[in-house]
Amino acid sequence: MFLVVCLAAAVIFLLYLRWEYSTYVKTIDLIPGPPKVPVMGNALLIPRNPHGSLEILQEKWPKIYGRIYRVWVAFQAFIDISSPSLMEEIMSSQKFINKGEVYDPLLPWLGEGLLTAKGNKWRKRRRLLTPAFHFQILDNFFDTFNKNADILCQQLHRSLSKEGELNEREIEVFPFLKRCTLDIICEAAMGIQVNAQLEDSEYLNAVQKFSLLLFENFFSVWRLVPRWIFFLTTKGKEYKKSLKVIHDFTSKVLSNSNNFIVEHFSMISFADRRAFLDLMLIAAKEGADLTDTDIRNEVDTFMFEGHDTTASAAVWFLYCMGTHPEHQERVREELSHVFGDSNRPCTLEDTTKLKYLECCIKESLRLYPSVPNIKRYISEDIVLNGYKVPAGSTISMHIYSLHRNEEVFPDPLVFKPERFENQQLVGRHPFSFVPFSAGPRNCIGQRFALFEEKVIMSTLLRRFRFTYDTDKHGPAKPSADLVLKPHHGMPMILSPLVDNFLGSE
Ligand code: HEM
Repeated sequence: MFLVVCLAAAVIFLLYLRWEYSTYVKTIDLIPGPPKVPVMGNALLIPRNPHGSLEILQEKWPKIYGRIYRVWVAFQAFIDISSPSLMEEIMSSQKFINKGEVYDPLLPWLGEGLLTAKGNKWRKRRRLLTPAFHFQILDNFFDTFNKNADILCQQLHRSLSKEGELNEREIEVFPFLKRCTLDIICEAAMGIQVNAQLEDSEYLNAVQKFSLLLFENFFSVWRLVPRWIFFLTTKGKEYKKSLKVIHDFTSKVLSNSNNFIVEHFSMISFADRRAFLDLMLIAAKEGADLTDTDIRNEVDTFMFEGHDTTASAAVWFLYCMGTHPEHQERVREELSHVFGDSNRPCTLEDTTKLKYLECCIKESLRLYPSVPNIKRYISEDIVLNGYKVPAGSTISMHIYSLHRNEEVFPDPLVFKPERFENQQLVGRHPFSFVPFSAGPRNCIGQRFALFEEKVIMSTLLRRFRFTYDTDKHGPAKPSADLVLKPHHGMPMILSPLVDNFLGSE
């Protein structure tokens, strides 16, 4: 027995040496990067918490090793990049559109929806869904944006009122924003009201827990251990429980939508608004190659991508406003110019006039991009900055680090919305600001998200002043699991500016 164990150990060791001295590993190790240890590579240097890992991967290491460096997470090689020209090379490529096995941990949740789909499956699905996000169609979603922004104001107002009196008060705003953006995506994209703002939503807590577990697993030893062993642990059980809550919620959304589409199918004309789920269900009925599982995967994908990212953008925008009262007042002046002192809904036409608000939204997305990192699988050898990147490796694009690159944005840590005024854009590399990614695999919901942010923020800032107490809480720390979140929440002091919170006039 002892001999068998020794023999097995010797074989494993020889295989390991063969791998370690392979051309693949040697080629990657020509790229600068932190010193590695056998088997775990650099994984042990990366903190398990999503704030610490962001600091090391996107702040510290780019400073030490440059805008292209390599990281080994066990046997997996990542080439981390954060300069505009390197981003352009990968993002605009038609060849490197797949995300590879690093996105596999998302599969039990999102299946092969648009975010994770590969090759031709992705191309076909993207073609099918693109019309749902057409500029003219987005106009129809403004009612939903406004209605939910009003409910958000009413909910915040309720939290400020005590015994009939309205007072300024510190509130943890992030959960309010998440509930609002979840209601918006479910209603606008799926045609379903889930009333997350009015009733407690287990789904949101489950998404939060699940995202964190995915992140923790990514850099941990669990990558090397069979999944069934992980499922025996407490964390593994939490993983399964959260996933069930998420999928049960999707099932509820889907069963409501199916009833809707069965009842109303004959009434939907081509001139009508097409929520994205309508498009899929109709395409399925008309014989497109779409199974029930495909539809479920897209619902999961859009529910996640459509609420967590926009809530993150909203919370960081409010943080920037709350720490820069002078910019907040300038936005309010612009709002007063467009709306007077009315609480009326914000229209598509209004959004085109809210130029300073847009600059502030973009500047907050620069400093706090909702999706701080994305990845692409390298299917054939390429050369980046003179380094050969062999097929089989993964490019890790650090959007957060790119946006804080002082060669592109002088005083990168300072909130300066003027950076996005037209005259300042001249000469700036088009891939230096990419919160929605860019190229063929960019964010399909980009315009939807920007309109949504403008409506929510123009409604909130007309009714409340937001202040973040830095002396009390210190600067908010960003933390990156799947999206960029405030590490310790976002407590903000809200001061009511109007008496009428009952809705738009
Ligand atoms: C501020 C809000 C948002 C930001 C910053 C954002 C950012 C991004 C980024 C960076 C990607 C590329 C991901 C990757 O390559 O791995 C992406 C993809 C995607 N986003 Fe967004 N997103 C936002 C809002 C939305 C909304 C509202 C929706 C849905 C209505 C949405 C749906 C999607 C989908 C389906 C993909 C996958 C697209 C594909 O692979 O073809 N996103 N988003």
